[in-house]
Amino acid sequence: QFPRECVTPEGLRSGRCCPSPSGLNDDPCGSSTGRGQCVSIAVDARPHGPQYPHDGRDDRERWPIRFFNQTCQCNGNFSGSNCGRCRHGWTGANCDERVSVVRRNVMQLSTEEKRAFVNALDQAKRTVHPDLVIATRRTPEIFGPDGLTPQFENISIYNYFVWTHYFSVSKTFLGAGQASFGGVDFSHEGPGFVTWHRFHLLQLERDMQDMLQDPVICESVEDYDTLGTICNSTESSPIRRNPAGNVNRPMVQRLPEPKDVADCLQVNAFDTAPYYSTSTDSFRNTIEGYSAPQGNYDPAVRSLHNLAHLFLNGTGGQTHLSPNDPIFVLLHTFTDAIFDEWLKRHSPDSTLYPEENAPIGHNRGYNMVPFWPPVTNAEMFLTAPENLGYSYEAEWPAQAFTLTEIITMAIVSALVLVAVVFAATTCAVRAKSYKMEGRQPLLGDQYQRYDDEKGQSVV
Ligand SMILES: O=C1C=c2cc(C(=O)O)[nH]c2=CC1=O
Repeated sequence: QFPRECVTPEGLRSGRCCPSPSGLNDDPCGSSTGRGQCVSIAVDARPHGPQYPHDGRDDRERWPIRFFNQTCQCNGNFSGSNCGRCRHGWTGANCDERVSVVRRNVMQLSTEEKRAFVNALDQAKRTVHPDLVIATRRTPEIFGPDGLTPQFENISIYNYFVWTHYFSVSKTFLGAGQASFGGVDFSHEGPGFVTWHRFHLLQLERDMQDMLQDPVICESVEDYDTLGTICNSTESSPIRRNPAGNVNRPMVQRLPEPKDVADCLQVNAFDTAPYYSTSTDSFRNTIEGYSAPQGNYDPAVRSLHNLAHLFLNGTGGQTHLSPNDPIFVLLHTFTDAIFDEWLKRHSPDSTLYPEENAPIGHNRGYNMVPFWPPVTNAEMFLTAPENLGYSYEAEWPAQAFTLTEIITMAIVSALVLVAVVFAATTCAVRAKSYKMEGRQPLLGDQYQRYDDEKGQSVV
């Protein structure tokens, strides 16, 4: 979550995290070459929804200023914690060349390509993240028992992917001996579900990829919740899967179907108040899977993304653990592809993403927890090919018409039919009256149309 060079006692005490690009000394944010500058972090102060009543008690509030209040602000297409890299979709020494990647359809990969994909994930599982480290204590204990030793750890690239998900969903610790508060989730049950998971994948994609049949991290959730500790990078048991095997919930013994995807793409509103897992007629709550695929909220329903998680019935079905199962990458890549198709079809203005009163972490201008450097939900609410440099190799069901469109078309067709019948009747009556008056109509039956002569069809 934070660059290794920032988590020194001095860095933490100053609240400043403005490293120099690699290879440069004492050049915070590459300012000498115009890449960026060190600035104070302005966090969005708009109110969050009522689901979280414990303001002041959680390090994730007003992210990331409990840890750092100064960061690099990069110019133009420069990006990264030290402005040493390019924004997504740009490359080159000056970050002024467009780059576009195609996320392949896994069903169309050759055997060698699938093997390469798994190997890349496996490598990510074993490779220490080159830049970022994770906090293993909350801020009151961040300097360790001796008050001098910052409590951060190295972590592998894939385990970082797991850990960020765990950190975003973990409960709020309210004190020893007190029940932790579970009604908080910085990455689910709100509009940020799609934007957060989009960035989560982008980060992994950038950092590299994952594991298979490897040990699980963040498993001791009861300990973290009761002791106020945080999952570290220690691995424990192997991943578990028992697809369709949840005998207690027959409803989750199946996977979502193509029609469910087609239906959810037709839900017009991005999100609806209260911007939560109870929202109805909300595309976000539908793709997340708390509503039926047509958009109507029903507490008994699990569909689309949630249904796929629950179908896995093991590691991949438990929110604090699920990215340990590498199928998470495929599930969420597909979810992101649906989100991107929805963005393409509905062309929403950024203002359709709620600015306030969404659950904590989910407002448009909030920084997504626990990413660094700070990145807002709004920055991910854009079509991927044009703004983020990737597109999907995907085929989508044809756009079916909505009920309103069908009714409109029926009314227009009926009006056209009435007009045609009326015009034909008027002509026939006039022709008859001409004949009766001994005159011939200008274009009577004896005249062939030009098209007819050429043997073409006549309308
Ligand atoms: O890992 C996850 C597991 C989930 C289970 C549900 C549910 O609807 O009960 N939702 C989930 C989201 C996850 O990300």
